Amino acid sequence: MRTTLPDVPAQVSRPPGRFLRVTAVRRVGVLGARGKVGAEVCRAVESADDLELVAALDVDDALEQLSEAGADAVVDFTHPDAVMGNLEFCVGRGIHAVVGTTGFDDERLRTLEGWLTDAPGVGVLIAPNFSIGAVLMMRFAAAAAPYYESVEIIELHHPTKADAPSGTARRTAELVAAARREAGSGPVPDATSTGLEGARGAEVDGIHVHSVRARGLVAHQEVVLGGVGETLTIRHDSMDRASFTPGVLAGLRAIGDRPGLTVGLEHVLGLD
Ligand SMILES: NC(=O)C1=CN([C@@H]2O[C@H](COP(=O)(O)OP(=O)(O)OC[C@H]3O[C@@H](n4cnc5c(N)ncnc54)[C@H](OP(=O)(O)O)[C@@H]3O)[C@@H](O)[C@H]2O)C=CC1
Ligand SMILES: O=C(O)C1=N[C@H](C(=O)O)C[C@H](O)C1
Repeated sequence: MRTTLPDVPAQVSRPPGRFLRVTAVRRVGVLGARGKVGAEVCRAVESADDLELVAALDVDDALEQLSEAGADAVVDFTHPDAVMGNLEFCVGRGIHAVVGTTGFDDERLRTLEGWLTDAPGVGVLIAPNFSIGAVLMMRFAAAAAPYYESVEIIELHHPTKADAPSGTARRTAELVAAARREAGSGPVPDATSTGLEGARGAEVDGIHVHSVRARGLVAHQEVVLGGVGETLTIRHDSMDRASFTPGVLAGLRAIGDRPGLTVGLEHVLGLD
């Protein structure tokens, strides 16, 4: 399948050497290859004319297979408990990484930046959501945030999801909170003084986030903004995990030219 997202030309061949810059990613390894998203990514890489799937690894497979297969880059859709070990291995061996796995906080990002400092030329892209609609939803929410007194986030996912709230909801809350701070907005109004624990959801940067888990759902999010006499709801739905693959392929095509750490697909799509 060809992506409609911007392609980065693949034109420079790989020089020898551990940390010499690879400007064109061709040989791709997938971690979490038997998972729901990983399997979809394997299919997308195999269908792309300019990419080659050289390793499809899952839990208990040796990461050394990535080096043996000569992977230029990996795609990681595994588990928050596994992703840091995977990245330490890849960065240490000069393998770029495009990461969808969630669970990144400031401490993890700082650790990763430390590893990347010792591996100049290696690029890691972490995106809480690889679907174009979700990236736009986050951007629209941040743009709307200064105009509304209230804002809350409701994320809805399949019941096999390990983390709550979702990485996308966390990131949206951070972006919305930053936009409100910049605009000089005060805290969101909330008179709740009594209630059951959890009834008002989790708080991320002062923004309430509610997590729904139900069979039949894939990945969905609403940002509800409220002002005097009106509300604005921005909603995104991923009905199929194929929605993530064009963004992953765009990340693979860009990562060779983005040494260091990039957080967010918007930077690859030129939406920053
Ligand atoms: N950024 C984005 O756009 C998106 C991000 N995600 C995130 O991606 C991650 C995976 O999601 P999803 O595909 O739904 O989850 P799945 O559980 O379906 O897939 C994860 C796969 O990774 C395997 N795995 C676990 N540990 C390792 C390891 N150390 N090395 C290799 N493989 C491993 C699992 O094996 P086993 O089942 O045996 O443990 C499983 O096959 C989650 O963090 C999710 O939030 C999901 C969708 C989109
Ligand atoms: O686990 C999932 O399914 C998803 N995880 C990501 C997240 O936590 O935001 C992206 C998307 O919501 C699907």
